[in-house]
This record gives sequence, C-alpha cells and structure tokens, in this order.
Amino acid sequence: MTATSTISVSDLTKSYGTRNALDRLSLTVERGSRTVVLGHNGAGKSTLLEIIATLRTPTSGTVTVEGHDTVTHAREARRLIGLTPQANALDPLATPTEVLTFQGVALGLDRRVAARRTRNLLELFGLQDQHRTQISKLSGGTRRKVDLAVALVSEPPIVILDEPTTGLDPLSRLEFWNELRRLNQNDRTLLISTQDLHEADVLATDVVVLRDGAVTAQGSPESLKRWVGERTLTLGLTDELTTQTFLTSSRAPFRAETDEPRTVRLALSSDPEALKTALDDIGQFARGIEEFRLTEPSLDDVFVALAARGRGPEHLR
Ligand SMILES: Nc1ncnc2c1ncn2[C@@H]1O[C@H](COP(=O)(O)OP(=O)(O)OP(=O)(O)O)[C@@H](O)[C@H]1O
Repeated sequence: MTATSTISVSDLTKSYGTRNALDRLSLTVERGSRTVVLGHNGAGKSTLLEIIATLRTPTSGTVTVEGHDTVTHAREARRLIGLTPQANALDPLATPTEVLTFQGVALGLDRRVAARRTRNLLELFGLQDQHRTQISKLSGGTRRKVDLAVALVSEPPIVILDEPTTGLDPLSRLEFWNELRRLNQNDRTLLISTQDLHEADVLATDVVVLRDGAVTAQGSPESLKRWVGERTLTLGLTDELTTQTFLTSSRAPFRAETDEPRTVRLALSSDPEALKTALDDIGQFARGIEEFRLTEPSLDDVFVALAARGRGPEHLR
C-alpha cells in the first residue's frame, strides 16, 4: 500500500470447488481515481469487487481498504465503501425518497440526517420531480441514478459499481457517465466493472484488465494504447510523382506504403518539435495532399494484443 493508494489487493485467490475465480491477483487502486475493471464474462470482476466490498471472503491473500483488512476489520473497511445494488435490486413498490431514507436509517443515521441526505441526493441527481414515483414506474436510467444515490447515502470515500450501465440506452449512458465524473471529486474513488471497452475508455483514469481471475494489464487508457502502438498520421497524395517528391523533400520520417502508392504514414511521437516539423512539411505540400487522417490504437487493439501476447504492461500510468 502506497501513500496514494486506497485499496490494496495482494495475492488474492478465490476458489469455488476446484475452480479459481481469482488466481493470486494483486493490484492497487489509487485514491481519487476512476478505476475500471475490464474483463470477459466470468473473468472474476464481480468476485473481486464483492471481496473488496467485504461481501465475500477470500480463499487466500489479503485486501485492505485504507489499511483496514476486509476480513479481520470488515466493519471499518465496509464503512468506507458505498456499493450500488445490482440492477433491479430495489423494492419496486417503494419510492426514491423511501429507499434512500430507509438506507440512511439502516446505516444507523438519525432519521433527520437521513431525510436531509435524501433531499440532497434527490437534488444532486435531478430526481426531485420523481421522488414520490414508484421505482417500478421509473425509466431504467433513472433507476440506475437511484441505485447510485443509495450508494452515496453514507457519504463514502469509495464507491463500487458493478456493471452500472448495463441495459441503459446510449443517451442515458452518457448522462450516467457524466454523473460518475461529477462524483469523482474531492478524492472520492470510483471502482467500476464493465465489459464495455468504450465505457472503460471514456470513463477510466486507470484500467485493470482481468482474464481468468488474473490481471493481464493495468494502466491509464492512454498508456495501454501507447503500449500497443503509436498514433499514426496518414496522408493521401494526389499522384505517385507528388508522393515521391514529398518523400524526398520532407524532413519528418514519413514512410511510403508499398501497397498504396499514393499514401504515406508517419508514426507520431509526442515530441512537440517532431510534430512541428511534420506539420511544416505538410504545410509546404498542402496542395498535393488530398486526404489527412489521424489514427490511434483503441482499447479494442489493446485487447487483441493482450490475446496474442498473453500479458500486457502492469502499473503503467
Ligand atoms: N457462488 C459461486 N459459486 C460457484 N462459482 C461461482 C460463484 N460465483 C462466481 N462463480 C464463478 O467464478 C467465475 C468468476 O465469476 P464472476 O461473476 O466474478 O465473473 P464476472 O467477470 O463478474 O462475470 P460477468 O461479466 O459474467 O458478470 C465464473 O467462472 C463463475 O462461474
């Protein structure tokens, strides 16, 4: 555990019979991060999140939350965590106000404090107009907001969300992502599981890739993409002669494509001087350029590379 980490998982194994759902898994979650655990069906995401949230016990290994062991000091660890219920776990006949107040009282809050926090959360999520509507009559996106509000009643520094946007339409997902970004303030840590690479890309400050119960890569989306390949600038030129002239005169190391005679490519480094040189070259040749394309590896490419190479980088920031 470092000064900046809030959750530390060490050599964690969880066995169900002869099968290891988690297999000597180690990772740290940085305080204030949005850490997204990515993995296929059965990779072990829910098991990992539930052990961190003290809902399951490890077969071996340790998990600490702000230094509290989740087995020997489960109560202290649990107090720091807000957990969103799984989709459709709320009482369909209750209203958002009832659900939130009940949660507050169940957590041991004074009824008035629970009522105040409920009002604040309803306002935070723009749910004031629906606070007396039965959960069963709310849209899926609104229900997920209530789920999230439930996790926040205790004002926890860590919020754990297991596949929170499953079943939401694209617009509700965008809205939900914005809510999550807003919640990730004042050093609050979000730990989120998903199978959706795009969700991980737009949401995560840190991605943990799980496969068969082990971490195969960890890092920021940018660093994982850099690991798999570089950003590339592709130019399409008007004809082959122009392409040859461009290649001879350009100072930046553009490469010709053998199978596409009017196309040149440049792997872009992050060095500003190199970029400036390339842009100068392009400016000089503007009239001979028909097409201009900037491409960068995606998390899909990272997944393909991980499948081929077995393991990726760990703890890249
Ligand atoms: N209570 C249980 N009893 C037996 N096996 C279990 C139990 N819970 C999970 N498993 C097994 O452990 C493995 C990991 O399951 P887990 O639910 O953690 O994966 P996941 O990555 O969350 O999957 P999904 O994306 O499908 O939710 C799977 O093979 C699963 O079948």
